[in-house]
This record gives sequence, C-alpha cells and structure tokens, in this order.
Amino acid sequence: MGSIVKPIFGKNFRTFGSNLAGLFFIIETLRRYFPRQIKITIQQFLFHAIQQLPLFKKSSDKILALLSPYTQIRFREIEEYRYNYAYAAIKTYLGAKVNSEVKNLKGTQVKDSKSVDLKRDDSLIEEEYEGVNMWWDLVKCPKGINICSLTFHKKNWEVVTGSYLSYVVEEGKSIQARKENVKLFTNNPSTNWKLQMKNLWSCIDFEHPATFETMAMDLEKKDEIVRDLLAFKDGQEYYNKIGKAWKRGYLLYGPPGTGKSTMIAAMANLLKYSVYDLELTSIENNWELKKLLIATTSKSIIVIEDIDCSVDLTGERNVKEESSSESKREKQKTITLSGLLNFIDGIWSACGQERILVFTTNHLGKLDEALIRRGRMDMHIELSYCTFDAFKILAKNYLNLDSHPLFAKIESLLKETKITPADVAENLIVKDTESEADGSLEGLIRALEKMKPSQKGKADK
Ligand SMILES: Nc1ncnc2c1ncn2[C@@H]1O[C@H](COP(=O)(O)OP(=O)(O)OP(=O)(O)O)[C@@H](O)[C@H]1O
Repeated sequence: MGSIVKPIFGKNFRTFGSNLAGLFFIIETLRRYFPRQIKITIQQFLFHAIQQLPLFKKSSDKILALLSPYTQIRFREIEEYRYNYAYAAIKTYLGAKVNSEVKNLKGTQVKDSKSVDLKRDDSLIEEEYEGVNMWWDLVKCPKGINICSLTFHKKNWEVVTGSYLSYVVEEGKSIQARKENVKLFTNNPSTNWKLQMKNLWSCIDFEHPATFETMAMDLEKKDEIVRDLLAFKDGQEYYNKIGKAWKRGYLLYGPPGTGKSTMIAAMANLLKYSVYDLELTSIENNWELKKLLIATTSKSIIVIEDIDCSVDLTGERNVKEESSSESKREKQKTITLSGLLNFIDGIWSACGQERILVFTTNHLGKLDEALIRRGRMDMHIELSYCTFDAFKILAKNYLNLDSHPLFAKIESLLKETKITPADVAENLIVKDTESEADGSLEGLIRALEKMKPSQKGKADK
C-alpha cells in the first residue's frame, strides 16, 4: 500500500500562497525583534527550508521568484572549471569586516611580520549598504566547491547590481593588493582530489627571502632579467595591442647549485606573484595537467623544475599515430609533450592572462627543441659557475664585506676553478663563532686551491 502524503500547503494554490505569505510574515517579524546573529540564522534557515520543499524543488526558481521577496546570488569558487576572482575578492572583503562587535575572528601571522592579521570568521554576515540590508552566507564545502551567497530584498535589485557588487569586489581586490601575500602552491596527486576542482593545489605562504639584490650573478645579465620581468608586469596594454596572451616563458638552465630555484624565488618576490610548483610526476595524464593549469590564478609563476627528469617528454611528438586502441589508451594515461605544448601555445591561454612559466633543467641538451623554442620559452637564462662578480655579492650577503685583501687571490682562483655559488655560499657561512671574521674567506681559498685542475688531477690519482 502506498503511503498518503498530506499536502503541506493545503489543497489548492491559494491556500499554499497564503501559508507562504504567513511564513514570510514570521520571517520579517523575527528579523525585526531578534538579535542580529539569530535573526539572520532563522531567516536563512527558513529561506533554505522553503527551497527544500518538494513542491519547490521541481519548479523552485519560478515559484520563489514569484512569491519570495528575496533574491539570492551565488558566487562559486570554481565556475565552469575556472577560478572565480569575484569569489576571492568577496571573501577577502567580508573577512576584513572586523570590529569590536564581531564575535568570531581568526588570527594569522606571516613570518617576520610584527602584527597579527585578524579576519572575520563568521559564515553568516549581515551588512548595510546605502540603507539596504544584505545577508552573506559563506558555505565551506570540504568535499565540494566553496560558495558565497548574497541574499537581498528584490526591491533593492538596482542598488545591488548597480553599485554594491562592484563596490564589494573592488574593495576586496584592493585589500588583496595591499596585503600582497605571495603564496606557494604545490599540486596534490589526483587520488587526493576529492570532488571536481577541489584540492588540486595545496597552498602555504611563500616566505623565501631571495631577491635579485642577493642573487649572485653577472650584473648586466641580472639587470636585463629584472627589466624584462618588470616590462612584463606592466605589459597589459602592450599584450592587448598586439593580440597576444599575456604570458611569458623563462628557461633557467645550468649545473646544480647555480641558483635556478633561488632565481624563481627572487622573481616571485620582485613581482609579488604566487608560485605554482607543478610536480609532473604526480600527474597521470594531459587531462589532469589541463585541470591543474586552469585552476591557477593570474599574477602567478607556474614552475616545472628539472623538466628533463620529471617525465619523458622528449621525442614523443615524433611518435607516429598508432591505431591499436591499447596504445591509444596507454597514451591517455601519460603526460605528453603535445599536452604541455598545447597549454604553452595558447589553447588554454584564454584563461592564462598574466602568467609566467618557468622551466628549469640541468641538461639543456636533453630537451626537445619544440619545448624551448623562442616564443614558448621567451628568455633562456644560463646560470653558471661562480664568477668574481657573483662572489662579491655572496661576500656581501654572508660576511657583509665589500672588499678585502684576499679578494684578489679569490678572483684569480675563481678563474681556474668551477665552483658553484651554492658551494661558495656554503664556505662563507661562519660556523665557528670564535673564528676571525675573515676566517671563512681563508676556508674558501683552501677549498678553491683543492679544486684547481692540477690539484684535482693529483687527488684523482
Ligand atoms: N646565484 C646564486 N645567488 C645566491 N645564492 C645562490 C646562488 N646559487 C646558489 N645559491 C645558494 O645555494 C643554494 C642552492 O641553490 P639553488 O637551489 O637555487 O640551486 P639550483 O640551481 O636550483 O640547484 P638544483 O639544480 O640542484 O635544483 C641556495 O639556497 C642559495 O643559498
């Protein structure tokens, strides 16, 4: 026997309508006489409850639009596979609404900062704008996409769409710009992606202290790179004018310990761009690669370190199209050079404005020509063994020395040896606090003497 379900709102639509009007009357009364927090909660609860009723589920939009005096606008963190900047700006704006009346706050501190950053940590926030009440509901979905939704009386449609929303988004963006907290993102293995676009990247504050000032390298080359980066940052008009995606590729190559990772940190600190450290070995196929890249935000540096070791990308383009379905399936399971090239070339660059791509390698010769040709990797930067110019910067960084009688000896030894800036830096760190201030310069000279080709030959025998 089927169960008899009693209609909740009476037999006919008129009864239903008057019941609903009664409900809205209750909501309005609660709104007037209950304290702020409670009244928002009750109101939102009833509003959501109404939306969940079976009758509404079927044709909710039309009926609610007809009967409810409220309108709701939702901002999803990821919308149509792309990061929604309005969501981020709104969240920042609401988080910054801190005053003594706020009950729930959260505090954070960035390394070396003197102050604690307080943010509002309420999921329901009411505010007044030009005499109009707005209710924000921040829904954090551990398994899904985070949403901010705005509820307002529909008679205020003009105010909300005409000025309030742009005010909130612009305020949020300017707060973000003032904070300029650079972030470091690392990709999670796809087995940890819970739902759709969530959990693709993990993020922490980027606190690497490297700057171009402390970067030990040829000064002219350094200047050229800094000028190139700043021109890129200010290049929106130029890129629009020539109709090119606003992105630039840098290939950093050279032996281990010559400063490739340090330079990426210096780039991020100069431009105040976040870093997306893309670990190709934890990605299974081109589809995952595409999703990860689309989920990056603008003003970012997407880095693939040691690109020659991460995945075997070389030569794949030359493989002839194989017809067997097994080989096709096998191909779908791997990242291919063409998958990577597609992104760089611009198929995905429609969502890739103001992005820098950086590849690093210790073995330039191992890379496919197509991957690094100019236009894809616009600037090739060689980082090499320590020159005297580079040494002087390291001596300044580590020992605060601009000159020293031993510098001349070091200059001539550097011409004879191949020592990386990392090794020089290691030798300049004074480990014994009781040693003389220039003790480590002598230590460096001893290390360099041992590395001279003639001495090395003896040691090898
Ligand atoms: N050019 C440089 N200027 C300043 N410091 C440097 C430079 N090169 C190396 N160093 C120092 O050596 C350490 C290691 O350098 P870094 O990791 O940047 O080298 P790398 O070229 O990325 O090496 P790998 O190829 O092994 O990843 C850095 O933490 C930094 O302290």
